[in-house]
Amino acid sequence: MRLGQAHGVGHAGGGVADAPGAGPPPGSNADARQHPWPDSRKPGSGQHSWQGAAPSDAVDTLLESDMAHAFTEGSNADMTSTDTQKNTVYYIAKQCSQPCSPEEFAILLARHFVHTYPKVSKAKVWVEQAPWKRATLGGQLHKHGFSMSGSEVRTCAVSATAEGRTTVTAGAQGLRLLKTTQSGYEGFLHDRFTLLPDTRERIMASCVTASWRYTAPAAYDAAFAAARGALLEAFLGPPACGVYSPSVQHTLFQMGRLLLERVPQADSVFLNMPNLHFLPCSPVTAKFEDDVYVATSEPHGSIEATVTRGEVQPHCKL
Ligand SMILES: O=c1[nH]c(=O)c2[nH]c(=O)[nH]c2[nH]1
Repeated sequence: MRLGQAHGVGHAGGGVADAPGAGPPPGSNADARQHPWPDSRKPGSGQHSWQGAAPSDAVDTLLESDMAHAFTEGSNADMTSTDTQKNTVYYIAKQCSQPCSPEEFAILLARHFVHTYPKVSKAKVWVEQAPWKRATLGGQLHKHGFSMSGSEVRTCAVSATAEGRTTVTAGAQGLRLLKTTQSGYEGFLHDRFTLLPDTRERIMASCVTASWRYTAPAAYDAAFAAARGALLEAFLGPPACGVYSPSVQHTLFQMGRLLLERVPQADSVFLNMPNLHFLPCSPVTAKFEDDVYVATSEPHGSIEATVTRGEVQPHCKL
């Protein structure tokens, strides 16, 4: 049952040394997707660099609980209110003496809810980290100044159950990628509804939404960097020569495959890739020579798929 959703902002750092629920969950070895919390991976152990970290995150929480009576009887007994949920986000943030990844923050928060409230059987937490970067002035990193450009958001979704099962997915939204050549689309079915000509030369552009599931705890910041790097590398190809893409579909598969190769703790990668169009443009007195394109907001297709390791079940949104 979906009880409610609270929004909170800002874990200005992260890393909780002694937050309630920070200890290892009971029975945490029973399933490969559970996340035991070995002592060496406790946040606050000083292994995270604060450089480049984000000064504000958006947090959503959702509790599944034994609260049917609230809906059917109008009784709010034992209900963890959304106000409490919101304040708990701030409380956990306040505990953070050291920076930590969004995933670690979300794990602490989700486990806090299921450990604290007996009626709550599952807690889900989503974190969106805006692309704040520490400002550089005169080649020097600013001590406490940040700037933000672009719209790419780092995301994570964590669910924790009262039985001690934790699921972690991470991802990115609004990852804008474009290459000016080495892309084509040909050999597809043509019938009377088809206007698109075959081409071996076009711009390929997308605004990628990606999410991948972890099967084991990871160094989440490093894993995120590796995952993001893999997505870029497979989309763009080597810097000097690129790689030819016969379709968004094929590129998507290469991106998912490389991510699984580079992030051994991930077993399932969901990718949504709108095929953003740039149309060839012939100026009045000159012919088109793969040079001038017009960015359009025309309707476009969106390709999506989940690439998994072996026969594992693809993940879906938590
Ligand atoms: O790479 C592409 N995949 C498609 O499915 C598609 N459909 C379309 O009109 N253009 C493209 N391009």
